[in-house]
Amino acid sequence: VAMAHLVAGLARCWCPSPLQVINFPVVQLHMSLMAMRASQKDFENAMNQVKLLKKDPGNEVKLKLYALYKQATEGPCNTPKPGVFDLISKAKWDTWSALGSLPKETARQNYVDLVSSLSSSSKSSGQVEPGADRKPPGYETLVVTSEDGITKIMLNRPTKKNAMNRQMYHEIMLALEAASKDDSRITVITGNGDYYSSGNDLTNFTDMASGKVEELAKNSAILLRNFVGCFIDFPKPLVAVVNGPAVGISVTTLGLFDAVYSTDRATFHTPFSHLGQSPEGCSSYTFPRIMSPSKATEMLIFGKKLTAREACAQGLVTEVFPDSTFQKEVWTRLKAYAKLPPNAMRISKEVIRNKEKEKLHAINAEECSVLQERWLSDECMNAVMNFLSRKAKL
Ligand SMILES: CCCCCCCCCC/C=C/CC(=O)SCCNC(=O)CCNC(=O)[C@H](O)C(C)(C)COP(=O)(O)OP(=O)(O)OC[C@H]1O[C@@H](n2cnc3c(N)ncnc32)[C@H](O)[C@@H]1OP(=O)(O)O
Repeated sequence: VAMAHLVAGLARCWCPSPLQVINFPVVQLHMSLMAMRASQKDFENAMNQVKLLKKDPGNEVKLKLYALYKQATEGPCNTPKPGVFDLISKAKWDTWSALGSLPKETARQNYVDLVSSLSSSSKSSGQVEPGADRKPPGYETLVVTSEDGITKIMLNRPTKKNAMNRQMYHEIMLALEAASKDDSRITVITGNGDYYSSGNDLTNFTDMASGKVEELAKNSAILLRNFVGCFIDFPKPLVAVVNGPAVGISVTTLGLFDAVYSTDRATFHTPFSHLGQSPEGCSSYTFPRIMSPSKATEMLIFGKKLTAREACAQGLVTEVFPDSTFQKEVWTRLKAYAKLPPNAMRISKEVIRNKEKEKLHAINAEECSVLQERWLSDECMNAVMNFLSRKAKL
Protein backbone atom coordinates (compact mmCIF):
# COMPACT_ATOMS: atom_id res chain seq x y z
CA VAL A 1 0.00 0.00 0.00
CA ALA A 2 2.85 2.33 0.91
CA MET A 3 4.41 1.58 -2.44
CA ALA A 4 1.10 2.21 -4.20
CA HIS A 5 0.85 5.62 -2.59
CA LEU A 6 4.48 6.36 -3.38
CA VAL A 7 4.02 5.42 -7.02
CA ALA A 8 0.68 7.20 -7.27
CA GLY A 9 2.01 10.27 -5.52
CA LEU A 10 5.02 10.47 -7.78
CA ALA A 11 2.83 9.94 -10.82
CA ARG A 12 0.79 13.00 -9.90
CA CYS A 13 3.62 15.26 -8.79
CA TRP A 14 6.52 14.57 -11.08
CA CYS A 15 5.86 12.77 -14.27
CA PRO A 16 3.95 14.06 -17.25
CA SER A 17 4.25 10.68 -18.98
CA PRO A 18 3.20 7.53 -17.17
CA LEU A 19 6.11 5.71 -18.81
CA GLN A 20 8.59 7.74 -16.80
CA VAL A 21 6.69 6.85 -13.64
CA ILE A 22 7.87 3.24 -13.82
CA ASN A 23 11.56 3.98 -13.43
CA PHE A 24 11.57 7.04 -11.24
CA PRO A 25 10.18 5.58 -8.02
CA VAL A 26 12.43 2.56 -8.32
CA VAL A 27 15.50 4.82 -8.32
CA GLN A 28 14.07 6.99 -5.55
CA LEU A 29 13.19 4.05 -3.40
CA HIS A 30 16.56 2.44 -3.90
CA MET A 31 18.37 5.69 -2.99
CA SER A 32 16.33 6.22 0.15
CA LEU A 33 16.91 2.66 1.29
CA MET A 34 20.64 2.93 0.68
CA ALA A 35 20.70 6.00 2.88
CA MET A 36 19.43 4.23 6.00
CA ARG A 37 20.85 0.79 6.53
CA ALA A 38 19.99 -1.29 9.57
CA SER A 39 22.87 -2.80 11.53
CA GLN A 40 23.11 -6.51 12.33
CA LYS A 41 22.22 -5.57 15.93
CA ASP A 42 19.00 -3.81 14.77
CA PHE A 43 18.15 -6.90 12.76
CA GLU A 44 18.65 -9.21 15.75
CA ASN A 45 16.57 -6.91 17.96
CA ALA A 46 13.81 -6.98 15.36
CA MET A 47 13.87 -10.79 15.32
CA ASN A 48 13.39 -10.81 19.09
CA GLN A 49 10.63 -8.20 18.86
CA VAL A 50 8.66 -10.40 16.46
CA LYS A 51 8.39 -13.07 19.14
CA LEU A 52 6.91 -10.51 21.55
CA LEU A 53 4.14 -9.23 19.29
CA LYS A 54 0.83 -9.39 21.11
CA LYS A 55 -1.33 -9.54 18.02
CA ASP A 56 -0.99 -12.15 15.26
CA PRO A 57 0.06 -10.02 12.25
CA GLY A 58 -1.70 -12.35 9.82
CA ASN A 59 -0.46 -14.68 7.12
CA GLU A 60 0.35 -12.03 4.52
CA VAL A 61 2.66 -10.16 6.90
CA LYS A 62 4.17 -13.39 8.20
CA LEU A 63 5.00 -14.44 4.65
CA LYS A 64 6.61 -11.08 4.03
CA LEU A 65 8.66 -11.34 7.23
CA TYR A 66 9.73 -14.86 6.27
CA ALA A 67 10.79 -13.74 2.78
CA LEU A 68 12.71 -10.70 4.03
CA TYR A 69 14.44 -12.80 6.71
CA LYS A 70 15.53 -15.39 4.14
CA GLN A 71 16.68 -12.72 1.70
CA ALA A 72 18.60 -10.88 4.44
CA THR A 73 20.33 -14.01 5.67
CA GLU A 74 20.69 -16.19 2.56
CA GLY A 75 20.24 -13.82 -0.39
CA PRO A 76 18.03 -14.49 -3.43
CA CYS A 77 15.91 -17.63 -3.44
CA ASN A 78 17.57 -20.42 -5.39
CA THR A 79 16.03 -23.47 -3.74
CA PRO A 80 13.88 -25.82 -5.86
CA LYS A 81 10.26 -24.84 -6.19
CA PRO A 82 7.92 -26.90 -3.96
CA GLY A 83 5.24 -29.02 -5.64
CA VAL A 84 1.82 -27.60 -6.60
CA PHE A 85 0.03 -29.29 -3.70
CA ASP A 86 2.49 -28.19 -1.02
CA LEU A 87 0.57 -24.91 -0.78
CA ILE A 88 2.22 -23.45 2.31
CA SER A 89 5.81 -24.12 1.21
CA LYS A 90 4.86 -22.81 -2.21
CA ALA A 91 3.43 -19.59 -0.76
CA LYS A 92 6.68 -19.10 1.19
CA TRP A 93 8.78 -19.87 -1.88
CA ASP A 94 6.71 -17.51 -4.08
CA THR A 95 7.05 -14.63 -1.61
CA TRP A 96 10.79 -15.12 -1.21
CA SER A 97 11.33 -15.51 -4.97
CA ALA A 98 9.33 -12.36 -5.63
CA LEU A 99 12.05 -10.37 -3.86
CA GLY A 100 14.31 -11.12 -6.83
CA SER A 101 17.83 -9.82 -6.38
CA LEU A 102 16.99 -7.35 -3.60
CA PRO A 103 20.32 -6.77 -1.77
CA LYS A 104 20.72 -8.42 1.63
CA GLU A 105 21.19 -5.04 3.37
CA THR A 106 17.97 -3.68 1.89
CA ALA A 107 16.07 -6.80 2.94
CA ARG A 108 17.49 -6.42 6.46
CA GLN A 109 16.37 -2.78 6.59
CA ASN A 110 12.91 -3.66 5.24
CA TYR A 111 12.58 -6.40 7.85
CA VAL A 112 13.51 -3.97 10.66
CA ASP A 113 11.06 -1.34 9.34
CA LEU A 114 8.24 -3.85 9.04
CA VAL A 115 8.75 -5.18 12.57
CA SER A 116 8.92 -1.67 13.92
CA SER A 117 5.60 -0.75 12.26
CA LEU A 118 4.02 -3.91 13.66
CA SER A 119 5.36 -3.28 17.15
CA SER A 120 3.94 0.23 17.30
CA SER A 121 0.53 -0.84 15.99
CA SER A 122 0.21 -3.89 18.22
CA LYS A 123 1.79 -2.27 21.34
CA SER A 124 4.05 -5.21 22.11
CA SER A 125 4.71 -5.85 25.77
CA GLY A 126 7.58 -7.72 27.33
CA GLN A 127 5.23 -10.62 28.04
CA VAL A 128 3.87 -13.08 25.51
CA GLU A 129 0.14 -13.46 26.03
CA PRO A 130 -0.60 -16.97 27.33
CA GLY A 131 -1.94 -19.13 24.52
CA ALA A 132 -1.44 -16.42 21.87
CA ASP A 133 0.89 -18.71 19.95
CA ARG A 134 -1.82 -21.41 19.93
CA LYS A 135 -4.37 -19.26 18.05
CA PRO A 136 -6.02 -21.49 15.42
CA PRO A 137 -5.02 -20.58 11.87
CA GLY A 138 -7.78 -18.90 9.90
CA TYR A 139 -8.36 -17.05 6.65
CA GLU A 140 -7.71 -13.33 6.45
CA THR A 141 -9.47 -12.53 3.22
CA LEU A 142 -12.27 -15.11 3.34
CA VAL A 143 -14.98 -16.31 5.66
CA VAL A 144 -15.45 -20.04 5.18
CA THR A 145 -18.39 -21.84 6.77
CA SER A 146 -19.95 -25.24 6.31
CA GLU A 147 -23.57 -26.16 7.12
CA ASP A 148 -26.55 -27.98 5.59
CA GLY A 149 -24.19 -29.85 3.26
CA ILE A 150 -22.87 -26.61 1.74
CA THR A 151 -19.39 -25.13 2.17
CA LYS A 152 -19.62 -21.37 1.62
CA ILE A 153 -16.44 -19.49 0.67
CA MET A 154 -17.19 -15.78 1.10
CA LEU A 155 -14.72 -13.23 -0.33
CA ASN A 156 -14.24 -10.83 2.54
CA ARG A 157 -12.55 -7.55 1.59
CA PRO A 158 -15.75 -5.50 1.26
CA THR A 159 -14.03 -2.12 1.62
CA LYS A 160 -11.92 -3.02 -1.44
CA LYS A 161 -14.92 -4.42 -3.32
CA ASN A 162 -13.47 -7.91 -2.69
CA ALA A 163 -10.50 -7.23 -4.98
CA MET A 164 -8.26 -10.29 -5.09
CA ASN A 165 -4.85 -9.69 -3.61
CA ARG A 166 -2.16 -12.37 -3.58
CA GLN A 167 -3.27 -13.51 -0.14
CA MET A 168 -6.81 -14.03 -1.41
CA TYR A 169 -5.65 -16.07 -4.42
CA HIS A 170 -3.72 -18.36 -2.06
CA GLU A 171 -6.56 -18.59 0.44
CA ILE A 172 -9.16 -19.42 -2.24
CA MET A 173 -6.92 -22.27 -3.42
CA LEU A 174 -6.59 -23.53 0.15
CA ALA A 175 -10.33 -23.23 0.78
CA LEU A 176 -11.20 -25.07 -2.45
CA GLU A 177 -8.74 -27.81 -1.61
CA ALA A 178 -10.30 -28.19 1.87
CA ALA A 179 -13.86 -28.09 0.46
CA SER A 180 -13.01 -30.80 -2.07
CA LYS A 181 -12.17 -33.09 0.86
CA ASP A 182 -14.75 -32.12 3.51
CA ASP A 183 -18.12 -33.83 3.85
CA SER A 184 -20.13 -31.05 2.18
CA ARG A 185 -21.95 -31.82 -1.09
CA ILE A 186 -21.95 -28.43 -2.79
CA THR A 187 -19.43 -25.57 -2.65
CA VAL A 188 -20.47 -21.95 -3.05
CA ILE A 189 -18.38 -18.86 -3.72
CA THR A 190 -19.93 -15.49 -2.92
CA GLY A 191 -18.91 -11.99 -1.81
CA ASN A 192 -19.38 -9.94 1.33
CA GLY A 193 -20.78 -6.42 0.89
CA ASP A 194 -22.10 -4.74 -2.23
CA TYR A 195 -19.70 -6.37 -4.74
CA TYR A 196 -19.12 -9.97 -5.72
CA SER A 197 -15.56 -8.98 -6.64
CA SER A 198 -13.76 -6.19 -8.48
CA GLY A 199 -11.28 -8.72 -9.86
CA ASN A 200 -7.53 -8.67 -9.59
CA ASP A 201 -6.31 -6.22 -6.94
CA LEU A 202 -4.40 -3.71 -9.04
CA THR A 203 -2.05 -2.97 -6.15
CA ASN A 204 -0.59 -6.44 -6.88
CA PHE A 205 1.30 -4.55 -9.56
CA THR A 206 3.03 -2.20 -7.13
CA ASP A 207 5.53 -4.96 -6.34
CA MET A 208 6.70 -4.43 -9.90
CA ALA A 209 8.58 -1.39 -8.62
CA SER A 210 10.61 -3.31 -6.07
CA GLY A 211 12.12 -6.31 -7.81
CA LYS A 212 12.95 -7.94 -11.09
CA VAL A 213 9.83 -7.36 -13.12
CA GLU A 214 10.31 -10.34 -15.41
CA GLU A 215 10.64 -12.65 -12.46
CA LEU A 216 7.61 -11.17 -10.74
CA ALA A 217 5.53 -11.55 -13.91
CA LYS A 218 6.70 -15.16 -14.21
CA ASN A 219 5.73 -15.95 -10.60
CA SER A 220 2.39 -14.20 -11.04
CA ALA A 221 1.66 -16.27 -14.16
CA ILE A 222 2.38 -19.42 -12.13
CA LEU A 223 0.10 -18.19 -9.34
CA LEU A 224 -2.69 -17.48 -11.82
CA ARG A 225 -2.27 -20.83 -13.57
CA ASN A 226 -2.48 -22.73 -10.25
CA PHE A 227 -5.45 -20.62 -9.16
CA VAL A 228 -7.48 -21.30 -12.31
CA GLY A 229 -6.32 -24.94 -12.25
CA CYS A 230 -8.09 -25.39 -8.88
CA PHE A 231 -11.41 -24.38 -10.53
CA ILE A 232 -10.85 -26.72 -13.50
CA ASP A 233 -10.17 -29.67 -11.21
CA PHE A 234 -12.76 -29.00 -8.51
CA PRO A 235 -14.67 -32.30 -8.09
CA LYS A 236 -18.01 -31.29 -6.49
CA PRO A 237 -20.76 -29.01 -7.85
CA LEU A 238 -19.39 -25.47 -7.64
CA VAL A 239 -21.95 -22.65 -7.50
CA ALA A 240 -21.41 -18.88 -7.70
CA VAL A 241 -23.84 -16.76 -5.69
CA VAL A 242 -23.17 -13.42 -7.36
CA ASN A 243 -24.32 -10.86 -4.80
CA GLY A 244 -23.27 -7.74 -6.75
CA PRO A 245 -21.09 -6.47 -9.61
CA ALA A 246 -18.31 -8.71 -10.86
CA VAL A 247 -15.18 -7.61 -12.73
CA GLY A 248 -12.24 -9.30 -14.46
CA ILE A 249 -11.14 -12.67 -13.15
CA SER A 250 -14.25 -12.99 -10.99
CA VAL A 251 -16.26 -12.98 -14.25
CA THR A 252 -14.04 -15.19 -16.39
CA THR A 253 -13.88 -17.99 -13.80
CA LEU A 254 -17.71 -18.16 -13.86
CA GLY A 255 -17.34 -20.20 -17.07
CA LEU A 256 -15.80 -22.94 -14.89
CA PHE A 257 -18.66 -23.03 -12.35
CA ASP A 258 -21.50 -25.56 -12.54
CA ALA A 259 -24.23 -22.97 -11.81
CA VAL A 260 -24.26 -19.17 -11.45
CA TYR A 261 -27.08 -17.46 -9.52
CA SER A 262 -27.14 -13.67 -9.65
CA THR A 263 -28.92 -10.74 -8.07
CA ASP A 264 -30.49 -8.39 -10.62
CA ARG A 265 -28.18 -5.68 -9.20
CA ALA A 266 -25.05 -7.38 -10.52
CA THR A 267 -23.15 -6.42 -13.66
CA PHE A 268 -20.45 -8.38 -15.43
CA HIS A 269 -17.43 -6.95 -17.21
CA THR A 270 -13.89 -7.77 -18.20
CA PRO A 271 -11.96 -4.58 -19.03
CA PHE A 272 -8.90 -6.46 -20.29
CA SER A 273 -8.12 -4.22 -23.28
CA HIS A 274 -8.59 -1.12 -21.11
CA LEU A 275 -5.92 -2.58 -18.83
CA GLY A 276 -3.60 -3.62 -21.66
CA GLN A 277 -4.25 -7.23 -20.68
CA SER A 278 -5.76 -10.33 -22.27
CA PRO A 279 -8.36 -12.94 -21.25
CA GLU A 280 -7.73 -15.47 -18.50
CA GLY A 281 -9.71 -18.02 -16.48
CA CYS A 282 -10.10 -20.12 -19.70
CA SER A 283 -12.57 -17.48 -20.93
CA SER A 284 -10.90 -17.38 -24.37
CA TYR A 285 -12.35 -20.88 -24.77
CA THR A 286 -15.42 -21.00 -22.50
CA PHE A 287 -16.98 -17.61 -23.40
CA PRO A 288 -17.21 -18.10 -27.20
CA ARG A 289 -18.76 -21.53 -26.53
CA ILE A 290 -21.20 -20.25 -23.90
CA MET A 291 -22.34 -17.06 -25.62
CA SER A 292 -21.18 -17.17 -29.29
CA PRO A 293 -17.86 -15.84 -30.59
CA SER A 294 -19.11 -12.34 -31.37
CA LYS A 295 -20.79 -11.80 -27.99
CA ALA A 296 -17.58 -13.05 -26.35
CA THR A 297 -15.64 -10.52 -28.42
CA GLU A 298 -17.81 -7.69 -27.12
CA MET A 299 -17.02 -8.71 -23.55
CA LEU A 300 -13.43 -9.94 -23.74
CA ILE A 301 -12.00 -7.52 -26.30
CA PHE A 302 -14.24 -4.45 -26.14
CA GLY A 303 -14.95 -4.68 -22.39
CA LYS A 304 -18.75 -4.42 -22.77
CA LYS A 305 -20.51 -4.47 -19.41
CA LEU A 306 -23.52 -6.83 -19.22
CA THR A 307 -26.45 -6.54 -16.87
CA ALA A 308 -27.37 -9.69 -14.96
CA ARG A 309 -30.32 -10.27 -17.30
CA GLU A 310 -28.12 -9.90 -20.40
CA ALA A 311 -25.56 -12.28 -18.89
CA CYS A 312 -28.38 -14.75 -18.25
CA ALA A 313 -29.72 -14.42 -21.79
CA GLN A 314 -26.23 -15.20 -23.05
CA GLY A 315 -25.83 -18.28 -20.86
CA LEU A 316 -23.13 -17.03 -18.49
CA VAL A 317 -25.63 -16.74 -15.62
CA THR A 318 -28.02 -19.59 -14.80
CA GLU A 319 -30.80 -17.54 -13.18
CA VAL A 320 -31.39 -13.97 -11.99
CA PHE A 321 -33.32 -13.09 -8.81
CA PRO A 322 -34.70 -9.76 -7.53
CA ASP A 323 -32.18 -8.29 -5.10
CA SER A 324 -34.80 -8.07 -2.33
CA THR A 325 -35.35 -11.86 -2.25
CA PHE A 326 -32.03 -13.02 -3.71
CA GLN A 327 -30.38 -14.49 -0.60
CA LYS A 328 -33.53 -16.19 0.67
CA GLU A 329 -34.48 -17.77 -2.66
CA VAL A 330 -30.98 -18.91 -3.58
CA TRP A 331 -30.12 -20.47 -0.22
CA THR A 332 -33.48 -22.26 -0.01
CA ARG A 333 -32.83 -23.78 -3.39
CA LEU A 334 -29.20 -24.71 -2.62
CA LYS A 335 -30.18 -26.38 0.66
CA ALA A 336 -32.64 -28.56 -1.27
CA TYR A 337 -29.99 -29.45 -3.88
CA ALA A 338 -27.53 -30.31 -1.11
CA LYS A 339 -29.85 -33.12 -0.01
CA LEU A 340 -29.29 -34.98 -3.30
CA PRO A 341 -27.02 -38.05 -3.20
CA PRO A 342 -23.44 -36.74 -3.16
CA ASN A 343 -21.83 -39.54 -5.19
CA ALA A 344 -24.35 -39.18 -8.00
CA MET A 345 -23.68 -35.43 -8.15
CA ARG A 346 -19.90 -35.89 -8.15
CA ILE A 347 -19.98 -38.61 -10.80
CA SER A 348 -22.36 -36.63 -13.01
CA LYS A 349 -20.00 -33.67 -12.81
CA GLU A 350 -17.14 -35.93 -13.85
CA VAL A 351 -19.13 -37.20 -16.84
CA ILE A 352 -20.03 -33.65 -17.90
CA ARG A 353 -16.64 -32.00 -17.31
CA ASN A 354 -13.88 -34.60 -17.62
CA LYS A 355 -13.82 -34.62 -21.44
CA GLU A 356 -12.82 -30.96 -21.32
CA LYS A 357 -10.30 -30.99 -18.48
CA GLU A 358 -7.13 -31.59 -20.46
CA LYS A 359 -8.16 -28.98 -23.02
CA LEU A 360 -8.94 -26.44 -20.27
CA HIS A 361 -5.54 -26.94 -18.61
CA ALA A 362 -3.84 -26.33 -21.96
CA ILE A 363 -5.91 -23.17 -22.57
CA ASN A 364 -5.13 -21.98 -19.03
CA ALA A 365 -1.39 -22.44 -19.59
CA GLU A 366 -1.51 -20.56 -22.88
CA GLU A 367 -3.55 -17.64 -21.46
CA CYS A 368 -1.14 -17.26 -18.53
CA SER A 369 1.89 -17.26 -20.75
CA VAL A 370 0.36 -14.53 -22.97
CA LEU A 371 -0.56 -12.50 -19.86
CA GLN A 372 2.96 -12.81 -18.47
CA GLU A 373 4.11 -10.81 -21.52
CA ARG A 374 1.20 -8.37 -21.37
CA TRP A 375 2.01 -7.44 -17.73
CA LEU A 376 5.38 -6.12 -18.92
CA SER A 377 3.84 -3.98 -21.68
CA ASP A 378 3.62 -0.19 -21.58
CA GLU A 379 -0.13 -0.46 -22.21
CA CYS A 380 -0.62 -2.49 -19.05
CA MET A 381 1.76 -0.43 -16.89
CA ASN A 382 0.11 2.83 -17.96
CA ALA A 383 -3.39 1.53 -17.24
CA VAL A 384 -2.41 0.33 -13.77
CA MET A 385 -0.65 3.63 -13.02
CA ASN A 386 -3.80 5.48 -14.08
CA PHE A 387 -5.90 3.44 -11.66
CA LEU A 388 -3.43 3.84 -8.81
CA SER A 389 -3.24 7.57 -9.34
CA ARG A 390 -7.07 7.71 -9.42
CA LYS A 391 -7.23 9.04 -12.98
CA ALA A 392 -9.51 6.29 -14.27
CA LYS A 393 -12.34 4.10 -13.06
CA LEU A 394 -12.77 1.00 -15.21
C1 LIG B 1 2.66 -8.82 -12.39
C2 LIG B 1 1.71 -8.60 -11.33
C3 LIG B 1 0.38 -9.17 -11.49
C4 LIG B 1 -0.10 -9.86 -10.30
C5 LIG B 1 -1.38 -10.54 -10.50
C6 LIG B 1 -1.50 -11.91 -9.99
C7 LIG B 1 -2.53 -12.70 -10.71
C8 LIG B 1 -3.28 -11.90 -11.68
C9 LIG B 1 -4.47 -12.39 -12.27
C10 LIG B 1 -4.92 -11.51 -13.34
C11 LIG B 1 -6.04 -11.38 -13.74
C12 LIG B 1 -7.00 -10.53 -13.70
C13 LIG B 1 -7.63 -9.67 -14.52
C14 LIG B 1 -8.62 -8.79 -13.85
O1 LIG B 1 -9.24 -9.12 -12.86
S1 LIG B 1 -8.83 -7.33 -14.60
C15 LIG B 1 -9.94 -6.42 -13.56
C16 LIG B 1 -9.22 -5.64 -12.54
N1 LIG B 1 -10.16 -4.81 -11.84
C17 LIG B 1 -10.44 -3.56 -12.18
O2 LIG B 1 -9.92 -3.05 -13.14
C18 LIG B 1 -11.41 -2.81 -11.31
C19 LIG B 1 -10.77 -1.59 -10.72
N2 LIG B 1 -11.71 -0.91 -9.83
C20 LIG B 1 -12.62 -0.01 -10.26
O3 LIG B 1 -12.71 0.31 -11.42
C21 LIG B 1 -13.54 0.57 -9.21
O4 LIG B 1 -12.89 0.49 -7.96
C22 LIG B 1 -14.90 -0.14 -9.12
C23 LIG B 1 -14.73 -1.65 -8.97
C24 LIG B 1 -15.71 0.17 -10.39
C25 LIG B 1 -15.69 0.39 -7.90
O5 LIG B 1 -15.79 1.79 -7.96
P1 LIG B 1 -16.43 2.62 -6.72
O6 LIG B 1 -16.33 4.06 -7.07
O7 LIG B 1 -17.76 2.07 -6.40
O8 LIG B 1 -15.49 2.27 -5.49
P2 LIG B 1 -13.96 2.68 -5.24
O9 LIG B 1 -13.91 3.87 -4.37
O10 LIG B 1 -13.23 2.77 -6.55
O11 LIG B 1 -13.41 1.38 -4.50
C26 LIG B 1 -13.41 1.27 -3.08
C27 LIG B 1 -12.02 0.89 -2.66
O12 LIG B 1 -11.69 -0.36 -3.26
C28 LIG B 1 -10.48 -0.25 -4.02
N3 LIG B 1 -10.55 -1.15 -5.17
C29 LIG B 1 -11.64 -1.51 -5.85
N4 LIG B 1 -11.33 -2.37 -6.82
C30 LIG B 1 -9.99 -2.56 -6.75
C31 LIG B 1 -9.07 -3.34 -7.50
N5 LIG B 1 -9.46 -4.14 -8.50
N6 LIG B 1 -7.80 -3.29 -7.17
C32 LIG B 1 -7.37 -2.52 -6.14
N7 LIG B 1 -8.20 -1.75 -5.38
C33 LIG B 1 -9.50 -1.79 -5.68
C34 LIG B 1 -10.45 1.19 -4.44
O13 LIG B 1 -9.14 1.57 -4.77
C35 LIG B 1 -10.97 1.86 -3.18
O14 LIG B 1 -9.90 1.87 -2.25
P3 LIG B 1 -9.66 3.11 -1.26
O15 LIG B 1 -10.92 3.20 -0.44
O16 LIG B 1 -9.48 4.29 -2.17
O17 LIG B 1 -8.45 2.75 -0.49
